[in-house]
Amino acid sequence: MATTVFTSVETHGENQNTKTLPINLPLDFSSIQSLPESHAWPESNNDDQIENNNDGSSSLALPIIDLNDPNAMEQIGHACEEWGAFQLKNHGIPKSVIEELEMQTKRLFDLPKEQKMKALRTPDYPTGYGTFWMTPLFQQHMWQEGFTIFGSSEDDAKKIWPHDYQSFCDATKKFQDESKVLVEKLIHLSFKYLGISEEEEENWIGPKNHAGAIQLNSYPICPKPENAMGITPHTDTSTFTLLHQSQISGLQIFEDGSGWLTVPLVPNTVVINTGDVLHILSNARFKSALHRVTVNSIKHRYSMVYFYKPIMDHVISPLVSNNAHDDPRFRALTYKEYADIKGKNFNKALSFISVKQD
Ligand SMILES: O=C(O)CCC(=O)C(=O)O
Ligand SMILES: [Fe+2]
Repeated sequence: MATTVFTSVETHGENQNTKTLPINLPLDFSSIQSLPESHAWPESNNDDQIENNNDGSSSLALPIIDLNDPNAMEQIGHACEEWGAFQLKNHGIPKSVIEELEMQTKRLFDLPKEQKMKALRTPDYPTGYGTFWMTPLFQQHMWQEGFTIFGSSEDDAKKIWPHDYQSFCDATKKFQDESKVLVEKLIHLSFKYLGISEEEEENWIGPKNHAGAIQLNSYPICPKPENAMGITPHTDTSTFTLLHQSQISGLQIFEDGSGWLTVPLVPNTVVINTGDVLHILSNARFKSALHRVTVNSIKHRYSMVYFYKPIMDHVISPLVSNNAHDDPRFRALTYKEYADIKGKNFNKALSFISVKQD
């Protein structure tokens, strides 16, 4: 279903007619000098921010967990319960793999718009270049452009670089392979923490049960960041999400009762967050982290994200009950059904599948 948003846009671009900006089409950010109306959000991004101390530290901070720590399992479990997120060091993904993907991500987004458009995502063709998947649910556009990969990136990369696509494909494949190994370790530790048997764990890992996707994001320098939105608040639909942010921070996680916490750039760590699937499997014991992205007027920001999620016909339902009186809080459904509910109802999706507690 191709939707077109008609907005009156103030632009200083020479060739850009953003009056009819299709919903899947990012702006040509290189030609924009002021924030177009189509990208101006009424609410300020400065609401409920957790302020840093004078030395830049914050009284609240996302846990930094060392995967080699003998207590890593408990720390991961606690972080998933309290935040639905943590930063992980000694994660095992070689630095060179992250650096190579970072280089290829910049190479991609720094191309002229016409070239990126050759791999434009459409409703019938869900991989390649385009806006954030939830853009159709909002009046305004986000200050973001993305590139989505399911499995191999070869078909899309060939459209952009007919003769020079291999290095991009190698970088996305290596990141995908390494991320998968790490996330499967995290599933093992978090299932053990939740008391889920190894037999059951077998149903949630491996190529027969799980699929991976990569999302590359670019947030160009913004002329009026306080009125723009990198990515609007959301939870991920995944089991676990792994993220590397490059150049400058911008990811924020919501802590109930406190507000939005900026996730700092900590060298040699990756950000891990739990998604809706693990929230459901854990019977709401693990949070699905509500997060958003702010933009800035100083540096172009990039992020590289890996989503680990069940295959479409996998049935998801709570695997644990937190105590003898705690009935399942969600009904059983296939991952495809849930993804469809999420696509239509966005942040209310979990409440659509909630089972009323007495
Ligand atoms: O860019 C980021 O830091 C977050 C991106 C994100 O939330 C997503 O791709 O789902
Ligand atoms: Fe996300």
